[in-house]
Amino acid sequence: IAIGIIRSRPDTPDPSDNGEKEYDSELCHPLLIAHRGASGYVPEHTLGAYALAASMGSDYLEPDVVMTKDGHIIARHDNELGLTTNVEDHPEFASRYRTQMVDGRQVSGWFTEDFTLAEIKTLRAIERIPNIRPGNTRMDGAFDVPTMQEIIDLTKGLEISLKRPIGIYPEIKHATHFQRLGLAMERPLVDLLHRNGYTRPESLIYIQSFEVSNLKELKSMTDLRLIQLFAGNSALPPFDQAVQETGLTYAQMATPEGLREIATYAYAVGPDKGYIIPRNANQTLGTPTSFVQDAHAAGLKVHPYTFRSENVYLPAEFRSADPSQAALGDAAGEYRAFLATGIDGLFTDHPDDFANVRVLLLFLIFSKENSGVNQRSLDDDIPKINVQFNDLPKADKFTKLNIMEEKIVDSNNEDTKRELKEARSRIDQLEKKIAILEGRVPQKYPDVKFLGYKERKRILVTGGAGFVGSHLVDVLMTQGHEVIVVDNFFTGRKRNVEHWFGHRNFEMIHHDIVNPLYVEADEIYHLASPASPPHYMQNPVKTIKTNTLGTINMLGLARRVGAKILIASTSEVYGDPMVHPQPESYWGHVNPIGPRACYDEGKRVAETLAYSYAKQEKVSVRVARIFNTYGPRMHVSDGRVVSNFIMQALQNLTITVYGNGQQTRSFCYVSDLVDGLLALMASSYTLPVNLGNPVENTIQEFAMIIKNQVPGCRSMVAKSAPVEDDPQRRRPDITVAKQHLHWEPKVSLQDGLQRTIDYFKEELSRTTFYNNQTYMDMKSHN
Ligand SMILES: O=C(O)[C@H]1O[C@H](OP(=O)(O)OP(=O)(O)OC[C@H]2O[C@@H](n3ccc(=O)[nH]c3=O)[C@H](O)[C@@H]2O)[C@H](O)[C@@H](O)[C@@H]1O
Repeated sequence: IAIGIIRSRPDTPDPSDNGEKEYDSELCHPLLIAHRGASGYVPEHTLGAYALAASMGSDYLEPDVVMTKDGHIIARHDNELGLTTNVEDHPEFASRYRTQMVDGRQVSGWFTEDFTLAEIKTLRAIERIPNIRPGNTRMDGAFDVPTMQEIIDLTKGLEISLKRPIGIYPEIKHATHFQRLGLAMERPLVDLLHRNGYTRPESLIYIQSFEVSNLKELKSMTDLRLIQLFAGNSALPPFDQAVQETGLTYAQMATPEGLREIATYAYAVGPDKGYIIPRNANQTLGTPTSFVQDAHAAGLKVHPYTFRSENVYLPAEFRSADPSQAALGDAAGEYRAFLATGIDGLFTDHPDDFANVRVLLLFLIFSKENSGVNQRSLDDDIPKINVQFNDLPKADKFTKLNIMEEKIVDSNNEDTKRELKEARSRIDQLEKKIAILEGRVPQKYPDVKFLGYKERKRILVTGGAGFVGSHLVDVLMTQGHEVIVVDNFFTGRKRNVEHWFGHRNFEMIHHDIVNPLYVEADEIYHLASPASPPHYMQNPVKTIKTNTLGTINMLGLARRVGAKILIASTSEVYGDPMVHPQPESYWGHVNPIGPRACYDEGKRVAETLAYSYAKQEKVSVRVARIFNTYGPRMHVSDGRVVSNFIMQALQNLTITVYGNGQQTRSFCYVSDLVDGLLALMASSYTLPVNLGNPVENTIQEFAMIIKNQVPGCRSMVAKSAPVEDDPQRRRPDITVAKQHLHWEPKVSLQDGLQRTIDYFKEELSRTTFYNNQTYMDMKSHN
């Protein structure tokens, strides 16, 4: 194992350079490449993640790069923005949601190529894997999406403040995809790097790609070093090769002959770890292959990806006893196994863990050199040092280092003392950072009852991150059930359920139910659909698809797994009603081609589907016709009357009554509705049931009630244009619910409104960023 020492970068090129020198000689070896930054601790591909990675001792910072519509290079793991930004919270971008093929895969979401840089700069980065890294979600919204230029500027600044060289390791993502769009990234990236002074092979830059043709093309554009990546599935062809139908696969590229061919254009290879040490069927590490030797024989450096310290990613023998996927395991054990294969560097999400292992090895070498022990016994000692390292709780590892350091410093020369002092100060910084980061990890979940496996159900909630869904999820979780939330985040938000992230009974799936879903469940609450008129009217086709195709998918799932399913229908199936109050037996009065039809008729079809599946396929269905509901977690820009009026009243803005204000509604507090849904699912009553509060007010009265309940409110109440097809009267007849479910609402309008007003007050006091957005949204409704 070659371990190098940190040295300063030579100011002038070495005149004895014969063209075959070792690059990266000013860095510590094997190289520590911070995968997407210190992404184990901070949302990936943010300046925060890169800065932390550098201060943890990384040699290279790794941004994945994609293109914006207007040709700017930005850092994102994919061109899809929904997974790692809050784009779903931006209603102004809702219409850009689409489905397309990317590298041969169907992907739904928002794509960088549809956004200008200025638009992307209005988004905030969020954690990509919140269930594994719940602590990172506390930093959701703290950083924006950085450009490649900003990353270069940050790196150059960090080189000065940390007084050591730091490299950048960009990966060109979806090369062919962007080339086809006329947004090829190769030339602009090279130009950008050259402009910033990175021009020579020894510049601390590697350009990576999973594709082949673009690397060959890059070879003729630049002297910068290139690295060929290998996909985890070696049977696959690189995407450009698939398009060109050359038949070349990663497996062929990994043979000695394939590697020799790669050496004609690349300096290094970046294989998935499995090419070097494949895993056995039981997920333990298997026998190392000859990949590293073959690559070295071809003259290539080897930098495998991706090392992560959480149990879920580690080989089985290095997982900790804690059964949670997110628990940190024995990362040092895995590093040791790979270092022993002779790799030249590696990509990690947890740079501190690898830096610590590397520093320990360095100390060991110093101490062995001092006592004149040979290399062989050094190798024998490496397992020992890992045991020492891993037996200690994280904080104590540094105490251990200090003791070792003092021992060695006594017996070493001035240079070594200085280097050790530098290492010590880096470790001190690291300790402080870890303490801060550990403080961010939520320590406690809400109390959850323990249920035996016979009583415990596995319950799927579609739309579970939405306003009503998330309250239902809270109750099901506290009752002790296993809950799977499925949401496409069109109107739902991760924030509504983040307090459950990482809980062993909780699972979150980002999925659009318009596409089939294969999970196991005992019960399904099917709530997924936008419910606010401005939201469902914004994309009527999508609303109809969600309520028809989405409902078919969920009924099909219920049939396949034998689950009971509750369909969330609506008072809107009665349209603008001719019967008042509305009993379930009333067939309704709906305009099939009006602006509300996508929702009203969508829900009517959903009910028809439910009873068709019940009749033909014997699916056990429940149908709740939900009347106007309100409460905390409604989005500030939801657009429905309760959130609009309260937000207006809290900000002393004009309260906008649509039409003459004589139309009526009956408002039900969300906890009452959730009780009704649970009672309906548990009952044997299979026909539709109205769930709502029968206390009815005109909208004009309602405006005054809210104005009077917000202390010091100086808002005016003003009438504006009526809404097309607005139902004029609505009040549920809840005789059926009372008789069959023994349910009726308990929370008075005054109490419910007070809790909701308190919630919106809190929302308004959140960050400036949020307030601005709210303010603008509210204005656009006025
Ligand atoms: O809250 C709900 O649960 C229901 O909301 C909507 O139905 P709607 O009653 O039209 O909801 P709102 O947009 O909240 O409107 C209620 C009344 O207030 C009026 N309004 C709304 C917003 C506003 O700023 N000013 C205003 O006067 C509307 O014109 C309407 O007459 C949905 O269509 C239903 O599916 C859903 O069940």
